[in-house]
Amino acid sequence: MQLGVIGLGRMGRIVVDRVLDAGHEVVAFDLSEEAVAAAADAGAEPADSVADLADRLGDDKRIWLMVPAGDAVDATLDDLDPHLDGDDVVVDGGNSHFEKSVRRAEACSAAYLDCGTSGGPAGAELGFSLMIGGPQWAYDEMTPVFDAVATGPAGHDRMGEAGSGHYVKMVHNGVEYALMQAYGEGFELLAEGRYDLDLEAVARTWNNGAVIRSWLLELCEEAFREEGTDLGDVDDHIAGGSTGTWTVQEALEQEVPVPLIYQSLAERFGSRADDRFSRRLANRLRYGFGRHEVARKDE
Ligand SMILES: NC(=O)C1=CN([C@@H]2O[C@H](COP(=O)(O)OP(=O)(O)OC[C@H]3O[C@@H](n4cnc5c(N)ncnc54)[C@H](OP(=O)(O)O)[C@@H]3O)[C@@H](O)[C@H]2O)C=CC1
Ligand SMILES: O=C(CO)[C@H](O)[C@H](O)COP(=O)(O)O
Repeated sequence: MQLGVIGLGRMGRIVVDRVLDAGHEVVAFDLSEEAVAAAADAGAEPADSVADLADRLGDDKRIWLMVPAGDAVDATLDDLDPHLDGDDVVVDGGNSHFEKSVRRAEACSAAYLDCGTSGGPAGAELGFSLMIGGPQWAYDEMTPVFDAVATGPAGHDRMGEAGSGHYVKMVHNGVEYALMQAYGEGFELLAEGRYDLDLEAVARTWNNGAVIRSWLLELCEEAFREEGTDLGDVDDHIAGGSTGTWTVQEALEQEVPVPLIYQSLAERFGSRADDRFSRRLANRLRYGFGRHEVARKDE
């Protein structure tokens, strides 16, 4: 099969390499000329624009977008659409909001697959987990590519109609937030608690047979090994948050309680301010109702 890949960053480049390794052909485009040149070195055919990529693909185009979610997806689709027809297939492998994917699927001249991608840059060797929404025929048509990009045939599946792939990935990310929070709280108690523990040794022991073993726990072990058991100079500021916010918004709309996911999202937002107004007010209110001493900033 011949696949066009647009967006050759951390994730798109892995798509290129795994599809080439599986014996398919790749035509590659990115705004970055260096990224295109590097993909060409790896064996892809370089394109110098979205239109050029479309021309090089001929009929029955198969195209994978791996650009940042949001405006870049719409800009790419605007450039692509004049070159597409109903026999073509476009996959959006990024973290797009599922409702945008539904709208894009309706507007796109090609069959549109929304594909949640999990595994991160480590997927270069292992392959990804792919959660796909959209027409069955397009999913079947793209199966050789999904087999190559995923861990194998068991690493991808069609979740359902348009939007369902990105919906499942959104919830996946909510679970990811809550799991990180749970590991974080457990290790914080161990770090602050009554025994002098080597947290890397704890994580390694848990990773070997414990009920709570997981890839995230392996990454905890790696973090303690590389940064030190006190995490060295790693800051307590957590970036990101959009997919977790969407998960909580959807849970509110569906009236499904997700307190753990919400709490981990709130913890993330809270990490961005070191001078919390709510804590300062609580400090002052204790004086108001109990004449408790107010801690002042210059003390
Ligand atoms: N990193 C991760 O662990 C995961 C990421 N994702 C999702 O995958 C998608 C890609 O992420 P990632 O690879 O990490 O991002 P990167 O920023 O590493 O790569 C994105 C690439 O797309 C290029 N690009 C941006 N706009 C356009 C455009 N209009 N046309 C062509 N190329 C463009 C960028 O070029 P330039 O740098 O020059 O702007 C960059 O090379 C995102 O939606 C992300 O949320 C999903 C799962 C895991
Ligand atoms: O999808 C992912 C992992 O599964 C990406 O790494 C994503 O960026 C994580 O979300 P956030 O940026 O909110 O931490």
